[in-house]
Amino acid sequence: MTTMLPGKILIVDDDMDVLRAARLLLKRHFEHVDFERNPQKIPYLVSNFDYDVILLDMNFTRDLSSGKEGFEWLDRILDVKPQASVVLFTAYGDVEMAVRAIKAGACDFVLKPWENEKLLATMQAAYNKHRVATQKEKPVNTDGQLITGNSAAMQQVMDTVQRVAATDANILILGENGTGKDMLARHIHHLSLREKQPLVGVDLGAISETLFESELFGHVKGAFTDAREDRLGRFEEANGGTIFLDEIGNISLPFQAKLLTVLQNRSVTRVGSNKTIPIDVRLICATNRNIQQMAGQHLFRQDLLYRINTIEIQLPSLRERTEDIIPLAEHFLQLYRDKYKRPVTALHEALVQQLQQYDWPGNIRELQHAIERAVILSQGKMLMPKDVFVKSPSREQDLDTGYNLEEMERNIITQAMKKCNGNITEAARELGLSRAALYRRLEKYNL
Ligand SMILES: Nc1ncnc2c1ncn2[C@@H]1O[C@H](COP(=O)(O)OP(=O)(O)OP(=O)(O)O)[C@@H](O)[C@H]1O
Repeated sequence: MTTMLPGKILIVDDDMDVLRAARLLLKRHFEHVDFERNPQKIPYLVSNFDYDVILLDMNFTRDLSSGKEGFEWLDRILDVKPQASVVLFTAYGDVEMAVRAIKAGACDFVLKPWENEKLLATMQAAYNKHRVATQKEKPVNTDGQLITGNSAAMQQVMDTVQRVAATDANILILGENGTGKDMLARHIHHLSLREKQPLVGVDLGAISETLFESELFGHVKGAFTDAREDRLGRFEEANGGTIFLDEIGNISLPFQAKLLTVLQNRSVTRVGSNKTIPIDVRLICATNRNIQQMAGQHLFRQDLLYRINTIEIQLPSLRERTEDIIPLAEHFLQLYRDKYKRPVTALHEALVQQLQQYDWPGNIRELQHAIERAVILSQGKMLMPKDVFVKSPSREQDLDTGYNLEEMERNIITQAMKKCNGNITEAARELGLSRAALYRRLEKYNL
């Protein structure tokens, strides 16, 4: 029986056959194995994903046999992550090069064509070395790590992100509830040149109309009854950094006009004041609504849409990226196993199938909560289908209520509220919605 290590491996090689073969082997022994053909992506990958071991080719196309490129990339990796465990991979290796590689900071060296046992033993040793070296620094809770997976849809999203993150372009992120819009906005901010400046998130769906202006643009003392002192608005708080306006599709037309004025003038005026304050913010917006359609129906201002969607990123639903379900589930398994100190280390094959067949209407949030609950309830080393509660995998059953989507949504929310005895936090978790999103629906359906 093989032991599965909870490690994260990156293989970088420009030969697709090598990548496939090495991944196939390593996937049987490490929980997460990524691969990349283009070495230019190394700095991005290494700074954003916490790899235990990087298996790096020494010769990319530019220079076929000296290993020079491998040494250059090794230096780049160690610049970004001095603790990284790098194993070098080459078809032209010799003892002298191996010694130089280790002197330059590599962990070890493997010759191509490789012997599976040797490659595996080297990778396991490198993994152990890295874990020991980083144990003290590693936080137990690695929440917040963005898992991209290997689906074409998500790769496309990440390619766009990589191209636009460092520009100041306004970005509109579209996607269903729980697809990771908020998380992606944070990721973009961290990759941007404003990273050291504030990132201010505002859930526009959760702000009442009366507080909208004061919350966003601030107010001065005495502007209204409760304004006992001057207050900075969210735009001013974000000055120099990024403002993330979530649920942008939920604001009324008059507030859309106010927001447009601020974006056009690049300045805000606090409520009760007539002094304009210049602001310099990068704008990221998100919505789960069909905003183009809303603009067509005059529910959303076309001129505001042009302002906010310089770059539009559509996040795929989880059912459109089924190949990412298991990497995400494994990530959450590891996260909650560490957090709750459970012995569980792997997903049972039958559970893998169940997770892949389910529709995930609440997307990643629903998957995350399903795995969290299951890890808490699990008893052995394997997470079993019985540990994971998902609603019926069959779509047909859901259609018994008829084809009216709103009616279906109303029924599901009513059931969840009943099941959770009216507890909003619990019901929102069950439904894979944020609390604010559930509140809006309760209001909409008068529940
Ligand atoms: N790529 C990802 N990797 C790991 N975790 C993720 C990823 N995307 C989302 N999550 C997790 O899923 C949950 C939902 O993500 P997030 O809040 O970003 O979604 P959202 O699309 O903004 O949701 P909503 O529309 O309901 O506000 C969060 O707990 C987040 O940590």
